[in-house]
Amino acid sequence: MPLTQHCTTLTQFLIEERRRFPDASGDFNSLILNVALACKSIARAVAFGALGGMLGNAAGAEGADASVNVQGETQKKLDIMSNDTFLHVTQWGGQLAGMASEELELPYQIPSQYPKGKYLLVFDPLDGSSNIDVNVSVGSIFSVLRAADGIEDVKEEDFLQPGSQQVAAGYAIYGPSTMLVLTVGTGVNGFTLDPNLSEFMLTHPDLQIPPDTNEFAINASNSRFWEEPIKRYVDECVAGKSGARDKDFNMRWIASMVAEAHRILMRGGVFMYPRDTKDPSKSGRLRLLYEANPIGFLMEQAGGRASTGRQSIMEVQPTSLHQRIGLIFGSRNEVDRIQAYHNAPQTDDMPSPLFNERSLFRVPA
Ligand SMILES: O=P(O)(O)OC[C@H]1O[C@](O)(COP(=O)(O)O)[C@@H](O)[C@@H]1O
Ligand SMILES: [Mg+2]
Ligand SMILES: [Mg+2]
Repeated sequence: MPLTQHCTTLTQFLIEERRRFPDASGDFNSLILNVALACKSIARAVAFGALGGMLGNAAGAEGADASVNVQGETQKKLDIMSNDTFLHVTQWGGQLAGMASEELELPYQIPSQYPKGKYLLVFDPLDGSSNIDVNVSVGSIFSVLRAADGIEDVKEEDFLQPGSQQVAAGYAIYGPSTMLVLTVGTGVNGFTLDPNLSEFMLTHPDLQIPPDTNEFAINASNSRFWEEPIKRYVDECVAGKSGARDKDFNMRWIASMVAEAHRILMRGGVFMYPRDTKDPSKSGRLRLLYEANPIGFLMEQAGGRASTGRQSIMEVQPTSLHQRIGLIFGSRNEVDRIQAYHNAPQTDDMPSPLFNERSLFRVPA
């Protein structure tokens, strides 16, 4: 797109937003531009695919086949490279008091040669990374929090703020095109990377999620572990026109949450990775601070909703850095319905057509 036509770059967008706050220092804008630079760099590495020599698992310590992170998950080479990119591109600028990442067990301290700032950056450097080797869209998710005044070394407690206190949140998606989707608390705006200029251009201003949908996304292989309200909701979607909902639904599952969130921001839908009984030691699959909260903030700012099933994600008081949580988000009326099912009185004999003899997910005798 020639720049003779009217177009807004991410830099221009941030500067115009900042004019609303005449006393602002500019630190926030510098931070977001550094995050955007990190995302551009990761986008290039992802785009080179096998040619870049970055596919596959990261080598483990001596004797181990693959490197494993604090969550016990195998790290891809690109997980580690993306994490290092976020750290190195953002740590020097004097805007941050510290960082936390999916790939780091402990909070990251800003090296002593750099000035410290008033924000905390929390991120999932590469979401959906199990999909990298099969060339499916992946992305980076980030959340910006305020640091308490005068922090020296950051501690876990500094990051344990409810999602409602986020200053900004967003993600970059590395798909057929690279996009950065951002909220600073005044709606949601989408920017597409112009590969010629290497600039993010505002292409999707003021994104709004339709309140109703006929698309749902869930990993149905976990259906035997679901709680009753989720079984009921999915049963009703699968029953379609012949059931209580009186309309047909379509199901999607990319297994890359950032890609599902993007689809929902573009055209509506509902995503569920609910708490289930698969592993009683885990209270969900996805992580609160760097997956659920930033996506929740984006959803709510676009007129959608994000819930644990029982309460709004943004209200949850975090208890640990890598805390997992049940996550349901998307079109407002569907999320409200799922939350109402959770909060309705439960009975043991609730019908569950999903597990009936003639059901789609029939359990063999
Ligand atoms: O393996 P499953 O059950 O399909 O889970 C997929 C989910 O795991 C994730 O890949 C977790 O994120 P990471 O890749 O950052 O660990 C989500 O993006 C996705 O929704
Ligand atoms: Mg993730
Ligand atoms: Mg990740």
